[in-house]
Amino acid sequence: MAVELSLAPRFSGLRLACERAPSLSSPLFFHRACSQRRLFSTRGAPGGVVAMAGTGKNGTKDSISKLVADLNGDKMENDVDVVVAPPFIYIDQVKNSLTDRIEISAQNCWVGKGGAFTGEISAEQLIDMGCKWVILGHSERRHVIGEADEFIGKKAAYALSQNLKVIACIGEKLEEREAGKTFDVCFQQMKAFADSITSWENVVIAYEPVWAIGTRKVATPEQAQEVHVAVRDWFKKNISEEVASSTRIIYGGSVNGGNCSELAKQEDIDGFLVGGASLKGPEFATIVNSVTSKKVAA
Ligand SMILES: O=C(CO)COP(=O)(O)O
Repeated sequence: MAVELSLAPRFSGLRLACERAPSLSSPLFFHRACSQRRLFSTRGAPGGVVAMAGTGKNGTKDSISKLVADLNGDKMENDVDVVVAPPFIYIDQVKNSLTDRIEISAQNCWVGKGGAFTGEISAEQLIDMGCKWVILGHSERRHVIGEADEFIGKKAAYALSQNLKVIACIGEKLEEREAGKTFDVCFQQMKAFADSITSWENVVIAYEPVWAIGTRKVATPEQAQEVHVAVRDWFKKNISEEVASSTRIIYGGSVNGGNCSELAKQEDIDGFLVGGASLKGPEFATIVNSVTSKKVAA
């Protein structure tokens, strides 16, 4: 399952592909040793992270079995963290069949301790099911479901308090980019996370311009790098130099096997959150390994 979690519900499947399926989204981070800064930095765990989310309405037990079988057979370089994010209802199936080399994420969770919140899934329950990660603030949660910045920040803080690692999503809509508000929007979303989060050690930032998600309109490497640098500068000014250099910032939005290498060459792109391409069999592994290849070549 590589999960492409497409974050949202779109498909159900895990892994890569779906037309961005629903949900597995993938972050892929790599730590690229290609630059000295990365080589010597302590950025995150070893390597990049690729996460996929997939799921929702498109997935079935059968399609997920196939994705998991593919993922189990894929050859992925060891220095890349790979995470798949199936829909809640398939987490147990994935956990019981997926190789331990790939970790499991949920696509969302409740904002606080479990209780009488019908239909919600708590961080404690995710831990109980073997999840190590949760994706929070995906654009579909923000703009389709209507979750507010502050609410998402509180979710992140609570998930971290329960020892879940958080893939914290930010990103501007097309009209916001066209109005020259990209940085304002991203910084406001960052501030909302910072207002609740006290330790960034287990946080990965996923920059996903809304206009690039599931549209096949990928941001250019320069557009993505520009925002990643700005977010790192924001960390320097508002949190610390150490958090700025150690936090992995991954890119999401129409990443595929053909564009991942150029994106990965950018200094501040530490991995990817992959939707549709994570459901296309070997393409997900190609995305993971293209990063590593680049690193080795460098
Ligand atoms: O956010 C994403 C998945 O949830 C990205 O999806 P795509 O890679 O299909 O654009």
